Amino acid sequence: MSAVGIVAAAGSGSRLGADKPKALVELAGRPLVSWAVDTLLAGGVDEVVVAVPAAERDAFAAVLPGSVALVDGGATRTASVRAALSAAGPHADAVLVHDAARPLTPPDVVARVLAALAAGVPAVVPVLPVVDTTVVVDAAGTVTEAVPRAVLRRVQTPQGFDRAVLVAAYAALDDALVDALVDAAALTDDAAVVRAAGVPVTTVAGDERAAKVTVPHDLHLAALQATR
Ligand SMILES: Nc1ccn([C@@H]2O[C@H](COP(=O)(O)OP(=O)(O)OP(=O)(O)O)[C@@H](O)[C@H]2O)c(=O)n1
Ligand SMILES: C[C@](O)(CO)[C@H](O)COP(=O)(O)O
Repeated sequence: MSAVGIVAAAGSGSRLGADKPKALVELAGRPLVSWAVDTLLAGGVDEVVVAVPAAERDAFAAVLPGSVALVDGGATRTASVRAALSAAGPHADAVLVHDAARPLTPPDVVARVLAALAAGVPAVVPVLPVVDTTVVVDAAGTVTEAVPRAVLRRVQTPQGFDRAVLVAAYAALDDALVDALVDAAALTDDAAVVRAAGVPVTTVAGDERAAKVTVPHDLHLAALQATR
């Protein structure tokens, strides 16, 4: 089975607040995007396409190997992945979509996602259990109910898909958005895109080390892990 990796790296990182796009922020001497690309390749992906902020293409090209293809990302993560998917070669059997913002994802997670796809599932995501009590609040912040956490999972990346399934789901998404059938804001990941097309999404074990770098504290924690 051949697999192409897509790295979503076109975000600004407003919550991190760095002086450059988040994917170019360094962790132990290397930009986050470089860690993400290396993880995909080490886990068994054959080639990688990275969605980057259009204005920063040269800066990304300077830190990534020439074998990595770059495309201009969009205004949302979904738009960035859609752009990269269009640029990904049509020969691959599978597509893995990964966040540049998850630099320390162990290659084992990539391998687990690939193994599930090789076994025949159309879509698979790495997940972790929810360990805190989890509640719903109203507009005033008052707790209205507690959610049974045993059935909840935190979803990570890379998320894996049969290539034809993901391409068809993104095409259907375009149609649904034109017809206003889908709330684009609810599509926080690629699994949501295929689920909107009626595709079942299975799960494999994620890893705490695959945590997303979102706020400055996350980067401090990642720096401690990276140098251990
Ligand atoms: N238009 C966008 C927005 C996000 N992403 C990517 O999606 C991943 C997850 O998004 P997030 O962590 O929210 O990154 P940002 O959007 O950059 O962060 P923020 O919301 O704080 O600005 C990141 O690797 C980010 O680069 C992307 O490719 N294109
Ligand atoms: C794709 C993702 O990382 C899965 O957990 C997450 O949905 C990204 O959310 P963000 O708000 O774009 O950081």
